Amino acid sequence: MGLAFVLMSIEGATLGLISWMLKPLFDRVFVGKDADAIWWVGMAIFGIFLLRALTLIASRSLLKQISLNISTEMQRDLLAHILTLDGRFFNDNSPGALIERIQGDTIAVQGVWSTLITGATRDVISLIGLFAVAVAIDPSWTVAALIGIPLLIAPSALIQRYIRRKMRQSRANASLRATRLDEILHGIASIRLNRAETVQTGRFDEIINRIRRAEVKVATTSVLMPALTDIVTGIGFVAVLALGGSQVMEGTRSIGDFMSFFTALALAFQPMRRLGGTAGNWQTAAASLERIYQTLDTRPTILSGPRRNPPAELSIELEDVWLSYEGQTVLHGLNFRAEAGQTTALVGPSGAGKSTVFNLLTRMIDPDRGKVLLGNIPVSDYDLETLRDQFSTVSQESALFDDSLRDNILMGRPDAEEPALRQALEAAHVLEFTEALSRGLDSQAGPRGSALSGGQRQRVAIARAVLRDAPILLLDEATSALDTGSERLVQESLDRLSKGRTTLVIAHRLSTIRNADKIVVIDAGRVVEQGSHDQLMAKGGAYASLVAMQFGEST
Ligand SMILES: Nc1ncnc2c1ncn2[C@@H]1O[C@H](COP(=O)(O)OP(=O)(O)OP(=O)(O)O)[C@@H](O)[C@H]1O
Repeated sequence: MGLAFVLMSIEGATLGLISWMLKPLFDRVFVGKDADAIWWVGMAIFGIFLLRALTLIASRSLLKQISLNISTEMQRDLLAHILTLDGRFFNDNSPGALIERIQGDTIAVQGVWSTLITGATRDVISLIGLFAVAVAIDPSWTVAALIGIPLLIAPSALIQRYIRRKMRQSRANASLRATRLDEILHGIASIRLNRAETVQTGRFDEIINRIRRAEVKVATTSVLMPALTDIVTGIGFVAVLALGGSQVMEGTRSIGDFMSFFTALALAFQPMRRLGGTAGNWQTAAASLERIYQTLDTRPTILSGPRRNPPAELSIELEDVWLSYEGQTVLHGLNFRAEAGQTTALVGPSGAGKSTVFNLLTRMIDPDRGKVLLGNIPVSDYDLETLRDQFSTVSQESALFDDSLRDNILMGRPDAEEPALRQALEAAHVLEFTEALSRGLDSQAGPRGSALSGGQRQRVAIARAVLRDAPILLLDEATSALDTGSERLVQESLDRLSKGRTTLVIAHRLSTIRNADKIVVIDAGRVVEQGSHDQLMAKGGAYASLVAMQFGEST
């Protein structure tokens, strides 16, 4: 930046030098008829242009690099920061809006940044140089030239405020546009099957039209500043002509003085005009910068605790845990204990709060009230990485990435050796379908795992969890997408894996959990009963009726 600044200062100063050279050109060559002066004045002017060209090349390439480095770093820092934020942040900020922030806003800043720095710095230096030349020739002419400047102040403030407001609207709508696109493009099949194409394009159209209207207003308003600069410059020209013209005619000032001054004024015209436009550009960048800083200023509330060594016995316990989402209470004083090394099943109707328990354990979210204990120690006491290292999780959404199947599985433990990988593949019965693929385990999973069937995705996710080999196993409907035959095989592997590990299982198909050491029945955020399968069946309560219902279904 320092070097670029020096180079641009030199480039900017050359304009002043050129106008300065017009004085000897007129007074010595044209009026004084000094033939030798043609050469040295000519060579000096050429030298100044050459210097301008060289500094232009060096400073522009340097500044482009700087602005690209800045936007690259901003993008990386934003993503890294967003990855530290809480589950609740992602409730308020959709993936589309965050994509727009990381891409659109940083690129808006970068685009303006380069014009701002390259343009504004050079133009300010040019103006200082030209102003110095003008003052050196005649301070009173300079005052006359600047007579219209106060007219710019009030409109400039109003225009900038207006542009900032419109750009804020436009950027907010750009986020909505990205969100909408994200939803539409991920839901193409649903849109087609429900014949919702027209509705969806209509909703999209409404947003892009709002953006178009805001940006047209910004563009129209942005040119007001250069236009006002034109008027002010015109006033200056007339004032100088009136004052200086008469002095030259009286013979108190030379033609060279006047030409030099007038050239300085003419050369100042373009930089002033551009600087007028820069104010609007700055507001455009500021609207995006505001959003970027708002994100960077959002602090995670789920913070690491000090503890890095978990105890050997990892029991799980929830004590009077309350949790609400946007004022809606989801857990109403949940209480249960899952003994270390045993399998505990959570059952209950949809929306009862079972998956929420997993999110509390792994601290994707913190409770409003109550204690979540791991090995009798509050989860908030653990270092976050240590805590999350204790879990192998298969969740309802098996997030796969557009990498090879191998990389997707190794994500659980990147340093795993081949035998461990093979064991995981066998346990999850992944080889059954990868063997049929031409590139086997090196086949791509497709964006969000779209190249695989639901059941195949689930098996990859199970292999990932098995390979991770963490002390606690969290299985949320882990085998729900598998056919009955595969489910039985994978279930056997999972049963083997859970031996001696603290395991929490969520399953709607009750046959898969009947051997659990303990079954906890949750309904509407409360534990309604708990015990072994036999105990609960004997009790004839909620669990028994759930079983009866499923049994009825299956017969
Ligand atoms: N991110 C969220 N924002 C708002 N509400 C949420 C969010 N996540 C879950 N909920 C609400 O919390 C309640 C419990 O959800 P949870 O996913 O824990 O249910 P579940 O018992 O696992 O259901 P299922 O068996 O259908 O998976 C639901 O009523 C749901 O609407």
